Amino acid sequence: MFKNTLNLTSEGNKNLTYAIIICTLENLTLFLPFVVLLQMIVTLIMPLVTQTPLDTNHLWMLFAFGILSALLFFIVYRIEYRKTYTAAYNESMATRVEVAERMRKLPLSFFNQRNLADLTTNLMSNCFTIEHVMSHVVPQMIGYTLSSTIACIMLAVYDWRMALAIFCVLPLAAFIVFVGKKLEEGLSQQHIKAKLAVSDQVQEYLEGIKVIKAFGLSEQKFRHLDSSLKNMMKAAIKFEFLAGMFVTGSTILLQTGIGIVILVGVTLVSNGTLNIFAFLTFILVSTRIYAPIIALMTLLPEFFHFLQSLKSMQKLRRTEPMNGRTDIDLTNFDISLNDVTFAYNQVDVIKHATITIPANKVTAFVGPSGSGKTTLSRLIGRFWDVKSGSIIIGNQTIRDIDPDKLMSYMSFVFQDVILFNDTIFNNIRVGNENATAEQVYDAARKARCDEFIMRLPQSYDTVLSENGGTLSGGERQRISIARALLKNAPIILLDEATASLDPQNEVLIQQAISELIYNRTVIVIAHRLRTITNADQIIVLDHGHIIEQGNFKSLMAQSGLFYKLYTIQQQNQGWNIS
Ligand SMILES: Nc1ncnc2c1ncn2[C@@H]1O[C@H](COP(=O)(O)OP(=O)(O)OP(=O)(O)O)[C@@H](O)[C@H]1O
Repeated sequence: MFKNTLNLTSEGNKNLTYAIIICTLENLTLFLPFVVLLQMIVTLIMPLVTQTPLDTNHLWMLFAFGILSALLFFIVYRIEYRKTYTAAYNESMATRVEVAERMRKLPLSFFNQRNLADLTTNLMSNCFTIEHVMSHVVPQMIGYTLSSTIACIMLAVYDWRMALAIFCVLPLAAFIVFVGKKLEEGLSQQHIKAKLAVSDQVQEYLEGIKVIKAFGLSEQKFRHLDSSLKNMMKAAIKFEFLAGMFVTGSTILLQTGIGIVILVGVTLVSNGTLNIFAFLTFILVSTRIYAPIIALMTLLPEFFHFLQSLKSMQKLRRTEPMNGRTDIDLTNFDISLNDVTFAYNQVDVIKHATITIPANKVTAFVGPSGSGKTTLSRLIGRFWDVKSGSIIIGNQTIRDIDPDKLMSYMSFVFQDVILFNDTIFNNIRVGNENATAEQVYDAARKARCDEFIMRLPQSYDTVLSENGGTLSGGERQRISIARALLKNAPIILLDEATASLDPQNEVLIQQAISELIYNRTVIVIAHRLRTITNADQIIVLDHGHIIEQGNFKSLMAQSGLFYKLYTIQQQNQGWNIS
């Protein structure tokens, strides 16, 4: 029933339905003590009116029934508690896993359009809202509605005039809440946006803390954060105030219902069409019957807010993941790009690129900063799909291959090496989760990591701080090469470090790379052109166009852009501050 509306799993839908039934039962059992109390009053008063002896047996039976109903309430309450919480936590866990899994399959273009704070909010905060609403709001809301409706029908059967007196204020109270909903929607959106802005600022502040300190921006950045926090506070207060106003208004209105019941009751008793016990019953019931309705009204704004969070989750769910076949096995690793054009946010950055990258050879991408080298290499890894043209490996267009499957044929050695808060051993094993310890040590030795790892306090068992903050740039890159060695993929994409490394580190990295690229299809994004003089093929890019290609000798002979870039780098080599 709720599967599509609330975007639930089948299990979540089943659990929620069960939780609602139990919640309704729990609310109905709450009426039992009133029935018992009323019966007791009647049993005690009747002998005085009719001058008959007190029926003590009946009184004891009612007493026992009272205890039984309290016990029943306790049991139902416990089941409801367990069911709703199990349903909520299981569901939010399933949602988190589903969202994370979906994000993994999304094209990187999606992450270009959405910032990290937005995604974190979806994964954590919105899932938390779902968890909370599923456990504290939805079952109770529906349970209250059902139990109140059942009570209303029973009362109407008993005496429709008195039932009408109890419920006549209800439509007006509901109207007030629904008018509030319209106004709250806008404020709820504002509140969500303000929360996102704060997450964004906090993230930026923490990630950029080094730069912020280095450039003395602490005060300025803190002011931004402070103002986002104030905005969030204002948005929250506005939303709560408005929601509170409407809920309080409708609650006050509902409470006037008791007055109407007394007024109508007194009139009916005095004209002899209602007996005094029925009148007493309605007064007692009316003190109880408004409680779930008021609780329902109080929960409604939270539910409306939840619907906004749900919308944001649905946006994420509607984004098409990257698909492809998993049964394609590549055996030939010649790569060809045929008239490839690619755009970030509608701006073409690769324009009609046609090249062949032969298997087991080294191909270098060179060109000025921003010419499209990184983008072109990542298109080969299907980080994004091309706008037009095609990329073919062997004889398969990569658009047909499942991204994970495609990735299993490739190793990327990026400049920005991501290290996890785990041991060095496990950080290297990221390359191949099934590698044996010996294979990990061997890859580390070949990648020239062994020597610096042995100097660490617990060698391979040393736990790296968040993102390996204590390791140098050269050491990080060598770990990344060790990962790639362990993965043993036939295609290697290598993004050469732009930052200058000290000569010793540079030699070590060159040695490690030589181990890695032997007998592979290699694409290297080269920044220091002297490192690729031996490449089998050099592709020169400029503003997204491929403008030259050949080997080092032929390109130098052309005296074009490559010649110019190489000469400038040679001239500027060895600069120092004296
Ligand atoms: N995620 C992105 N969203 C939008 N534009 C991007 C994105 N990444 C890169 N660009 C733009 O695409 C163009 C090509 O960038 P790319 O990083 O591929 O160049 P590059 O040659 O590798 O540069 P560099 O040598 O400085 O690393 C640039 O104009 C860049 O600003």
